[in-house]
Amino acid sequence: MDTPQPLYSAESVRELDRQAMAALGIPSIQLMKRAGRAAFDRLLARWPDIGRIQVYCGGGNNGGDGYVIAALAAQKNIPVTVFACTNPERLKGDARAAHDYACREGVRIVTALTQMGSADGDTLSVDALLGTGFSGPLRPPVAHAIERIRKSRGPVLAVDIPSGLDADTGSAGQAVCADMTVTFIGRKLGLYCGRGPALCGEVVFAGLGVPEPVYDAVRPLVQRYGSASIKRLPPRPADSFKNQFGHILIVGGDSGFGGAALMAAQSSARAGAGLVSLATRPGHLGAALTRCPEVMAHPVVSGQELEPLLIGPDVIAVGPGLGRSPWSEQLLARVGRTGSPLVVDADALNILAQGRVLAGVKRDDWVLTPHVGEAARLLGCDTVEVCADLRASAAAVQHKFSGVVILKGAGTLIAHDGGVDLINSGNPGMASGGMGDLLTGIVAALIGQHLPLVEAARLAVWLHGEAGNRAAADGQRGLLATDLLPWIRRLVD
Ligand SMILES: NC(=O)C1=CN([C@@H]2O[C@H](COP(=O)(O)OP(=O)(O)OC[C@H]3O[C@@H](n4cnc5c(N)ncnc54)[C@H](O)[C@@H]3O)[C@@H](O)[C@H]2O)[C@H](O)CC1
Ligand SMILES: [K+]
Repeated sequence: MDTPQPLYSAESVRELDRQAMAALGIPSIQLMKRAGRAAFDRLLARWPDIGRIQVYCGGGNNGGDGYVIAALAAQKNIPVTVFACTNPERLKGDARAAHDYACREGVRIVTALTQMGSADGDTLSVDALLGTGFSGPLRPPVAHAIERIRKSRGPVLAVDIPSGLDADTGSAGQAVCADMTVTFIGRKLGLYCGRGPALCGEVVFAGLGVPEPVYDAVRPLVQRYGSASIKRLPPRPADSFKNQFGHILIVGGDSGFGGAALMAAQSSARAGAGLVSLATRPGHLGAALTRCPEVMAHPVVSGQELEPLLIGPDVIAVGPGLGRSPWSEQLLARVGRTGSPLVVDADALNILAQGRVLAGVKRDDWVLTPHVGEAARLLGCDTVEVCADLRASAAAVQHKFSGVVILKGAGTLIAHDGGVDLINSGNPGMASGGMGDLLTGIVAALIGQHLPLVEAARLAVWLHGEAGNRAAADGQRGLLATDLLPWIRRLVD
């Protein structure tokens, strides 16, 4: 993925479908047959010895893809049964044509789930219930079919998108959980954010031969970045000296949370910062010096004591373990008055959300790094609303506070003046305390090494997730934030 991948809304993909058919000069049934063929070929490649296939077909063109898959399986003499959610007599257009094609190939089609037989380990379930036409609460019998697929003991292939997953937002209630999703023509944003990564399994893209110029005509929602498309730091010249690589100040670590600020400082150092200072509660100094003598730790009891420390640094990261005490608010208020680029995280975001400190401030030179809960507080809504449309929520925070916003999650969104980017990185083992502190330190260090804020955010998110993946090579559970530090150093070059 050496260039960013465009991610689309369902409506945009339908527009791509329309433009593709015009460009290719083919009828839609041909595009549907290409889709069915693409999915079937990936099915055979992944499960070459599958014993039986059960296809669950909805009443639209997603179901039509399913009928094509069933016909192709029958041609290969693979035992296949189709559950038709909609009475085939009521099918229209391409879906009806695909159904008739399956009938001609001798496919057994039933209209009651009880006729499907058991779904044991060597039975592949194909989810062709709902695609980009899904909307509103799930209605029976589709809901019942989804439940049955979820209970099957064999592998699951989702056609275009797992049924029940919202293509535009990645939100989902009850939904199919697939081992593989074969998606057509345009990658949908919902596959890569919110519940998408957990529900899709391996996402395989099939372009169906759509000519490249077709994609120029439709605007994507988001650009998805991978390691090859993210700008890296330049090599260091032989005559380098530390001041060239940024002096980072980490402000945080209220009583009981000293480790958070120290981990942010350590990750800044490991991400290549030239100098790292730490302003924290006096009680944390001994541990900081013992743990990381390279970090210049300073005791601060009040905003006044912090003031002189704000002069030298090139970048200030405020928030790790900051807490929400008067001490915390004093420090944030002082940091907010400096002219240095800022990284604002954790409780600094929560204080910002309360509106007493830095009320109404918008800055182009800060990076906010909320998780879903902090984003909800910043927007004055609840997390359900944020998760209902993560992209829109990230953009809303950026619109309210300006700068760059990193909305952390399984698919992390980066909102900036130029739009919204998405990076899939990391693993469930990273759902543990301190991981966010590391990211804050990395972002600060990369800004300190002269990357523009958006590029620093992209590289930091990727680096953080990849370090987590490497550190989790021998298991995800029990992964500790500090396990990532050596990997941050190895990967930052
Ligand atoms: N040329 C093309 O457009 C191609 C499309 N492909 C496939 O087609 C689907 C999109 O098909 P569409 O008919 O627009 O919608 P769906 O089949 O996804 O769904 C409509 C179907 O589902 C029912 N439905 C909708 N919401 C619900 C709900 N909440 N509960 C129950 N049932 C619901 C609705 O009543 C209809 O019956 C796309 O995803 C591709 O798979 C080809 O792959 C490429 C060419
Ligand atoms: K589907």
